[in-house]
Amino acid sequence: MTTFDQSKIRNFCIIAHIDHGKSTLADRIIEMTGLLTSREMQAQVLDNMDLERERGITIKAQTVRTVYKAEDGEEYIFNLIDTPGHVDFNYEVSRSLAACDGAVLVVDAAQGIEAQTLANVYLALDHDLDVIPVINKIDLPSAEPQRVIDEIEDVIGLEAQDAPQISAKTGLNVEQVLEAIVHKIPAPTGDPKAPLKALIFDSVYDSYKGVIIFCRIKEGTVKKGTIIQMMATGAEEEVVEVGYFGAGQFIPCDELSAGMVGYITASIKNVRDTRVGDTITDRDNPCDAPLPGYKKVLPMVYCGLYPADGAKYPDLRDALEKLQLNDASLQFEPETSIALGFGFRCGFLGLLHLEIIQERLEREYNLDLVTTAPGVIYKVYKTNGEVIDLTNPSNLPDPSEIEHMEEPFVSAEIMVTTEFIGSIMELCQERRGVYLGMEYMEETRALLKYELPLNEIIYDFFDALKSRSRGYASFDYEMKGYVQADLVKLDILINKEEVDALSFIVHSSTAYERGRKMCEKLKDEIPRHLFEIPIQAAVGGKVIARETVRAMRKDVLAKCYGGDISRKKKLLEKQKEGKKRMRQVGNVEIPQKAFMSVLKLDDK
Ligand SMILES: Nc1nc2c(ncn2[C@@H]2O[C@H](COP(=O)(O)OP(=O)(O)OP(=O)(O)O)[C@@H](O)[C@H]2O)c(=O)[nH]1
Repeated sequence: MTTFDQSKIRNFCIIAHIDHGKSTLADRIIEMTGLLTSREMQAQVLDNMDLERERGITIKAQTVRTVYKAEDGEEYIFNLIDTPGHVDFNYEVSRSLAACDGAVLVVDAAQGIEAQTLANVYLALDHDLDVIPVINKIDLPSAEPQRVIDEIEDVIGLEAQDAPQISAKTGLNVEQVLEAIVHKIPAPTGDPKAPLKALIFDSVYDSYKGVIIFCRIKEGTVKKGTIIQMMATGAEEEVVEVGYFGAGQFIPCDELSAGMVGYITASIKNVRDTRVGDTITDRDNPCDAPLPGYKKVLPMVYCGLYPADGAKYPDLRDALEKLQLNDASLQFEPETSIALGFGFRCGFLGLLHLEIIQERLEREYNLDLVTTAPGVIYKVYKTNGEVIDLTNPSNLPDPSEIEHMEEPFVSAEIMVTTEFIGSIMELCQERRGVYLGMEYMEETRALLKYELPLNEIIYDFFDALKSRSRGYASFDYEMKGYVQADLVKLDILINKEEVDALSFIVHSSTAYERGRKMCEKLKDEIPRHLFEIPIQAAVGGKVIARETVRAMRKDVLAKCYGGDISRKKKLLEKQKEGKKRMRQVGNVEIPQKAFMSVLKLDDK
């Protein structure tokens, strides 16, 4: 029932710069195609679907199968594979692309090519995908489809004169995209009788089914009862169910064979066993070599996460463990801070990943968190030959033990309209960027190439870029490697006491500037106390900046003339609430948000 003619399968993804209409086009494609082939309509699949519905499984799958009845009268199976849209998840993007045979490139007719358009196209071409350009948003009055078509040809070198000109929003000309998918994206190949070789491009944890693996079968066939083996992690398990995902439902089928995209469940308990990029094979009839490109993704950014209320520490640990079930790239280990108490040092793929996790902890698990400044991983070469991966500034060895240090660098491409080139170059300069070159895309736009320290872009680079180009710049980067740098630890002392959670690593050339700004920020954040509070920034014990919070008597009852006791009580209650959001360091109370103030130091 379920083996399909390979020539009728199309595995593809949609790539685009953010906001160019990727999701809207995907929705339109799903709307305009059907869920089942006419053959399947008569099968029992529908019963299974109802079962799924009853169990209420609602996982947003990364791939959707639909059926398109083409103009040639044939039915084609479309597997639309979702690709994450952010550099933090670049590796996942590359694995999703490796599962496709072609890509639909959406370009906004009013905006033209942007930094991520290029980055995505190059990734797709690296994977030998056929790329179909599509011009979207032609309904907009500012649309200039012909200009964008010429730009695609000039800049990317893709034939685009007959690119569909569509409005994903209204549905105009979207059927041309469907026909282009049929005619321009090649059908998959692979031998269904060969030993199993399947690429994992995503996996999610479901409390009922266990881990659900999304994969592309490159060779062979997998079905219920097959003992599968993950070639990199070594995990083995018997397949419980195979199927595909359509219209919000998991639809089981008999088998998945070469060329198909679908899911496998096998009572696996943890996504760490089913790493994206790994190859699945049949334990009893294994393939000779895994698919190329597997890589264990490692966190790039670390920060401390602390419960605002110390008693919630076990809850935070439970929540992190639950999130980790579904997110193999999230790492955490317990740490203690003198200022913040018990918490965790957590590793993330990037700042967006950090924000997502932080938001989920706060919303889904109802936790109030204090986050310390995120930092990158430095390599510390010690005089005794040891090399440390430093994820927490507090663990920096004594300077006398350090031979030298290295910091991670990225190569970045920034697309900007010519009028803002000056201010963007200035920004990159301030962030210790190394200028590599510039290409003019057309008269009005240029692509700037820089190498930048990761540490300088993880905080607020993107915001700074947007504000200095009035929103006209776009940006993309990839990791390049480690470079030796003159780095120092900047300590913050409040009322002469070092606050460990505020320490961070900076380049020595920016230490003074950063220290000064930190002190200024903290001065605004820390309320007046009954005594004067010096705020100092120091490097290696030497104070390099100072501010003072002047003394004041804070009498919350001062406003209450007369004796309204209930009002007085209310004010005292309020003060108590406020105190909860404070951290006691020595005899100074520091508001929690002060710990985040290190993040927003760009004041232009
Ligand atoms: N006028 C017009 N607006 C569109 C069209 N297609 C998408 N949009 C709008 O553009 C915005 C971005 O569309 P999305 O589909 O969310 O873009 P995306 O590329 O998926 O963006 P991310 O999910 O953020 O990566 C939305 O407000 C859409 O309604 C179109 O054809 N015409």
